[in-house]
Amino acid sequence: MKSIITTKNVNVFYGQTQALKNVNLNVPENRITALIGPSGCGKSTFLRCLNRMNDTVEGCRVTGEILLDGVDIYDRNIDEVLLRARVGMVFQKPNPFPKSIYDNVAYGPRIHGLAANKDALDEIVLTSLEKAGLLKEVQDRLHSSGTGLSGGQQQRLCIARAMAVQPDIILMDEPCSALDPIATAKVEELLDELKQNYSIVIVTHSMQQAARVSQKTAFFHLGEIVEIGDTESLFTSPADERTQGYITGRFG
Ligand SMILES: Nc1ncnc2c1ncn2[C@@H]1O[C@H](COP(=O)(O)OP(=O)(O)OP(=O)(O)O)[C@@H](O)[C@H]1O
Repeated sequence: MKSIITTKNVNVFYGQTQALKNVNLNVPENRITALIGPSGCGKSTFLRCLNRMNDTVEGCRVTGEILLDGVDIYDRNIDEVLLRARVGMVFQKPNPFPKSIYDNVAYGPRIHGLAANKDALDEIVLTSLEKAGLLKEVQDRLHSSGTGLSGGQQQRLCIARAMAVQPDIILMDEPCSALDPIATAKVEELLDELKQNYSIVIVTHSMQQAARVSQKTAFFHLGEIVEIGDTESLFTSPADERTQGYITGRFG
């Protein structure tokens, strides 16, 4: 299976404190990779390495190599804005801009000049909302504020916004933790469809969610990857006793 991202010996430091140690992970293309592990083990830190969001965190230093389609994303010739369009991100708390539903989705295509005219922009906005499973619910109020939607709708709006700039990869940091079970189920259904066209990396505290949605799982503990495997075997027959302890709820 082709890897879209390969990380080699990634270390991350916040000042003097090391948050990640020698993380090696291949992210498979058109699959969902789940990152699990106890609070503070470095999952979000690792996710933020993959689109250089850690560059915006003061005192944070990343070493090692992160290759996107074979190209080192920390190379100084890399344009971070383009990188973040290619590697999109959806956060824990839905964070639509205080703008209309339409403008939320049109924002990225506008700044990246992806649409030649208004019709082309309309097409991108409608297709992205459709792919995010939100179009039917919002098509008669595209010009109302995105912040007026329910939490689950807002999160799907954020997914539509990420997709509008045609990313290859979408990073999701606990995208359902602020959602109720019905909205969560909708996002999970959506993830299953999205993996046909996107490679997704998701941080989740819910082992059930990791088991339901992902094909590959990495278990982090104290800044290291303890175990990586296909999701089913990691959950049914973990090789490391720390993984076993975590998935059976003995710690975490
Ligand atoms: N901006 C920061 N400055 C200093 N230390 C940080 C910063 N962000 C994270 N850390 C530290 O790095 C370590 C890893 O944190 P991180 O948020 O990546 O863990 P996590 O596994 O995502 O946790 P959680 O599941 O609770 O979100 C923790 O010890 C945390 O305190």
